[in-house]
Amino acid sequence: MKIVDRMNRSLRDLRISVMDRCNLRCTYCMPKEIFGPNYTFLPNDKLLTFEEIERIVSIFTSLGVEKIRLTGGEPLLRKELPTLIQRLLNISGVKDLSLTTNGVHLGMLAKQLKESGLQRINISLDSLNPDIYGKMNGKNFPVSRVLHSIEEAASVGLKIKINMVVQNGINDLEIIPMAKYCLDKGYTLRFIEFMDVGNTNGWKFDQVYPNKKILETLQQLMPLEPVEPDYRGEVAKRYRYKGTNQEVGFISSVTHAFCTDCNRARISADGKLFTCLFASNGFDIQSLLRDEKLNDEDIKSELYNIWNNRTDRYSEIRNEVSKLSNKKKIEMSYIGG
Ligand SMILES: Nc1nc2c(ncn2[C@@H]2O[C@H](COP(=O)(O)OP(=O)(O)OP(=O)(O)O)[C@@H](O)[C@H]2O)c(=O)[nH]1
Ligand SMILES: C[S@@+](CC[C@H](N)C(=O)[O-])C[C@H]1O[C@@H](n2cnc3c(N)ncnc32)[C@H](O)[C@@H]1O
Ligand code: SF4
Ligand code: SF4
Repeated sequence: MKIVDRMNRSLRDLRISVMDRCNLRCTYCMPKEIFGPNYTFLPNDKLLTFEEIERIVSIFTSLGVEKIRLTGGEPLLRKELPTLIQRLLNISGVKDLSLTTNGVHLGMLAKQLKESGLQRINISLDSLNPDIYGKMNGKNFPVSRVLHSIEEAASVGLKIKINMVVQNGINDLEIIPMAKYCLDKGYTLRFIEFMDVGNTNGWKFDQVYPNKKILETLQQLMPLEPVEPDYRGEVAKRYRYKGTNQEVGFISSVTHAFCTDCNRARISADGKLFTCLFASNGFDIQSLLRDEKLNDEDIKSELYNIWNNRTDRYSEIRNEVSKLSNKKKIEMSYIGG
């Protein structure tokens, strides 16, 4: 069954946050001044159980979802994650399952993840330079540990994409070194524009490094040609280095909004459903799951109505809404990006 929202966008992707905690403190996501020792994270009994996640995925696939992404906080902090992956891959209707991670614990988990059936993984890496990495991602772990993890993941056969958030004046000089590194290793690199997600990262437009500029710079390094999207709603605009199979992608949610094709629903670690990354309120699905009077069909019909009434298009109307609204947005670490 396929469903569409009020703007004729079908529901295709489901992003599930399995944990709101993280072992890094990236300044653009969880600034340490806010996410310090006194910050209250979800208690364990509020986290969706594996059974609940499995049930959600199975209901969502009956509404047309094909692609699942596990995220966080840091998803690799969730105990037994490979078991969850194995269970989700057994659900018919799940055509693609991936994971977005900061890579810190990936070195020790890569083999288990691959054995669970995972084929590909997206790793966030903003710089190869230890000082810049420390400045952007905090000093809890050195960048060398993430680089080692990436090697490990590649060696067990996981297909790798690297996500780099670029901030003007902070890591823009890392664009070329990162492009060369990924080209050399055979990883797909995606550039993400710094976004005004959450309430704590002090976002200003002049800190955004426009992807168009990066594309122009890379074209000088090596000619690129556009790649046709695999499906409507792909977030990254993809290019290929001419004469190779090597791709590079651009996620330009600030300078080139892609809401018109947005087919993603998001579930937080405590089971709230959000229909936009910039939403203020979610729908409490966990309560529905924990209500013994409700069966899967009842929950499916709730989800149907939520998606059917959806009108979100924040990135397209950012300038109007961000000035008018004083509502708090959800935090990126809670919803998972
Ligand atoms: N504004 C906005 N940004 C998004 C959306 N979806 C993804 N992004 C951004 O793109 C980043 C990268 O997404 P990933 O977690 O790698 O997932 P993906 O791009 O769907 O991954 P692939 O399936 O590998 O293409 C996210 O962390 C967000 O910063 C969206 O719907 N809206
Ligand atoms: C919230 S993290 C969760 C998964 C995992 N901890 C990680 O970093 O990959 C998911 C993605 O969101 C991106 N992200 C976080 N804050 C962002 C911001 N303000 N602008 C753009 N991307 C952001 C991160 O770079 C990361 O690729
Ligand atoms: S971007 Fe990922 S790694 Fe960085 S603080 Fe946010 S959740 Fe943690
Ligand atoms: S801003 Fe909201 S509606 Fe637009 S693409 Fe992102 S998640 Fe989708």
